[in-house]
Amino acid sequence: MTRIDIPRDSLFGKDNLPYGVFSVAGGEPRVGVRAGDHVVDLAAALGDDVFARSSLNAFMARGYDFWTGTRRRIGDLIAGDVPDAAVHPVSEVRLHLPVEIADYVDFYASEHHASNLGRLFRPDAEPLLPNWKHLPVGYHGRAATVVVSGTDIVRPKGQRKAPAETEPTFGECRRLDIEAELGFLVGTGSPLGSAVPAAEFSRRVFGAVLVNDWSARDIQAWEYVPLGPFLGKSFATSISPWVVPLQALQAARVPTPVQDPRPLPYLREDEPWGLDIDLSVSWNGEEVSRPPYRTMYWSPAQMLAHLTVNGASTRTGDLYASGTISGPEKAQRGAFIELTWGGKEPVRVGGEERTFLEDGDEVVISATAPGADGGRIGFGEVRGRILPAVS
Ligand SMILES: O=C(O)/C=C/C(=O)CC(=O)CC(=O)O
Ligand SMILES: [Ca+2]
Ligand SMILES: [Mg+2]
Repeated sequence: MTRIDIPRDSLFGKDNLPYGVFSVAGGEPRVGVRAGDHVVDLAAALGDDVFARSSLNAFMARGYDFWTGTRRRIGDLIAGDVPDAAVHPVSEVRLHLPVEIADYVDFYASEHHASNLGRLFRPDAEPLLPNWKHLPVGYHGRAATVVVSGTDIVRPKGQRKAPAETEPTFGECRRLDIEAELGFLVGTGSPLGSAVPAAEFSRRVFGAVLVNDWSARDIQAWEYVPLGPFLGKSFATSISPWVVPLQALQAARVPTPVQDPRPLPYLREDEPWGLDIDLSVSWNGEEVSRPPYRTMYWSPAQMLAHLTVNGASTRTGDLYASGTISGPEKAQRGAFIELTWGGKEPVRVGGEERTFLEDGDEVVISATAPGADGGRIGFGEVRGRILPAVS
């Protein structure tokens, strides 16, 4: 038997306990929970086959009461001795995509990001479009290209046309960017023809991950009017391997910014789900931005209510992301197109000037939030390196 020793200042203490899918050398992927610097094999420790799977989906589909019970059992388990065979140092496991992603939606919930992109993409128009404060704007993305942290990102190719060019050309993306976001995973779905009230968010959504919504700005700028992002976004979206349970985020709840005009009734919340989460974005090992999630205008409960208000169904494994997280300060911007103002104001990273991503560049997004014990909890990280385009 093993007693798991969790350091007092660990970001993975008993008030966090994120879930993931891991494997050890020669073993099959299975569901684990992170406690300190260890991963506990839940099928081995709790004796339930729902955890002997290569994704969290079956566990998520069991629903809120089962998630709550499991979290309690894990708390009891790690307070005592755990069978040796169920405990692995996190440094010795491989982490996999935690969830089989069903649908993927990307919102646009940061007022600062939406205003900045409006100025950059539509310099002659009002930065915020008239609908923006009435509904959480979003688009449907590509679930099949959601990948786990550590997966290399191949530079996409496509059609691009800079404003000064008269004809489009085909070739590799020249304005490859990141978007630092938070993603929410639907645990229990909802049937076609029904709407999910904002108040049901905490019973339906299983947990949250970090998201990097890689974006090819030149492809996007040329293709996206009038139907929205398409190939400029669909080549890859990276997520962190640890899913932080929504129950671990209770201590991070804060009000959203004041919403004026008052949203329509289906978007109103009695206790808003703003979240006090601090993100950090590193480019080739240097921190270049600290996006504050608490500045997001729309809450994830409002996003879910909006996503289903027309009767669209949801499924276990649906991922919806917040949209790029940008605060009011320059050093809080969650995309490089904003940080470098369209490439006109390069940033210095590792002694070199950067505007957009170059081959070999690596981006790491991490985050922490207040935990229930007065300390902090961690999301881990989402990491990706750019490989050259395929010739
Ligand atoms: O304003 C635009 O034309 C484009 C916006 C984006 O590319 C942002 C997007 O994907 C949604 C988000 O991450 O906030
Ligand atoms: Ca995005
Ligand atoms: Mg993407």
